[in-house]
Amino acid sequence: MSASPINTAGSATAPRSPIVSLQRVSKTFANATVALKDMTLDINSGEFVSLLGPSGCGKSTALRIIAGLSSPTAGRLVWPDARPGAQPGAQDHAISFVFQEPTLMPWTTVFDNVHLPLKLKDQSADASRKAVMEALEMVGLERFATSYPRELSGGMKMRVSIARALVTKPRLLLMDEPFAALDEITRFRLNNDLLRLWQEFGWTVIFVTHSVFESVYLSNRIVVMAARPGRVVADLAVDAPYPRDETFRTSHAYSDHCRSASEALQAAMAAEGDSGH
Ligand SMILES: Nc1ncnc2c1ncn2[C@@H]1O[C@H](COP(=O)(O)OP(=O)(O)OP(=O)(O)O)[C@@H](O)[C@H]1O
Repeated sequence: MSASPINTAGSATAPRSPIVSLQRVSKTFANATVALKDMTLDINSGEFVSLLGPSGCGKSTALRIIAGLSSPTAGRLVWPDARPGAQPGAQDHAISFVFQEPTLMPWTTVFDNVHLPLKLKDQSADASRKAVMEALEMVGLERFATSYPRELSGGMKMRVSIARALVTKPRLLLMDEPFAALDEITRFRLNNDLLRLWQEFGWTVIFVTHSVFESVYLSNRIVVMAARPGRVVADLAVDAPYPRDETFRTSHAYSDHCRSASEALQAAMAAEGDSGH
């Protein structure tokens, strides 16, 4: 499927310039698996981009490379706004990562879990109290600061994980299938909360998902990837305006976008292995 121009009308903040550019990024693991081959992609400031693709197409690998958790074996990442001489990586670019599992510390409170990234920067609980409580308020959990993870539902644990990502006030939020393990009602609620926060705070979000429906609901841009080797095969605009709500979920525009994204995904699966290694 051919790429269509990206129309970001209706996004929380109009994209200005790339926050990060992947330039012919490849990743070959030691066992010779080509997880990514020549991935070229600009992520623009303020966008909500979904990486959509079948299992094994390199979505998590791409996210980990952007996060600085893994290095490309070829190609490069360019951060146009980085301070001259700054080390590329999470610190400089104010990146936060949300994983599929909430990965909370079970032995301590919600407050302490959210405080962790600030504690790692040597900020005491007292000095961080305002920031932690603000992050908990963002996700509607301010009344649960003294609760323990075992007292929370799966959706609430994921909210804590999101609060922990937000407490450092990131510019770029990387989310690797954050809602995949949740039931559909909880997932829809968290989808709405995430969109509300994105509109309010204007971060850039890169969101990995297997779900056509979730990618269309959330994103103003869907990057479709194929596997063996992992690569970008389509770049689709979802030009429906925000705020999006249940009316959008049941609209013709939504089903039209879902059909286009499904077709692109089918084409991606059919193309697997076409371009070899
Ligand atoms: N550390 C590693 N060593 C070797 N191969 C790896 C490693 N990590 C990932 N791979 C392989 O690289 C390819 C891409 O993996 P990746 O996890 O990025 O895909 P994905 O699209 O995120 O998949 P999923 O949707 O199943 O999470 C897969 O074939 C995977 O098995």
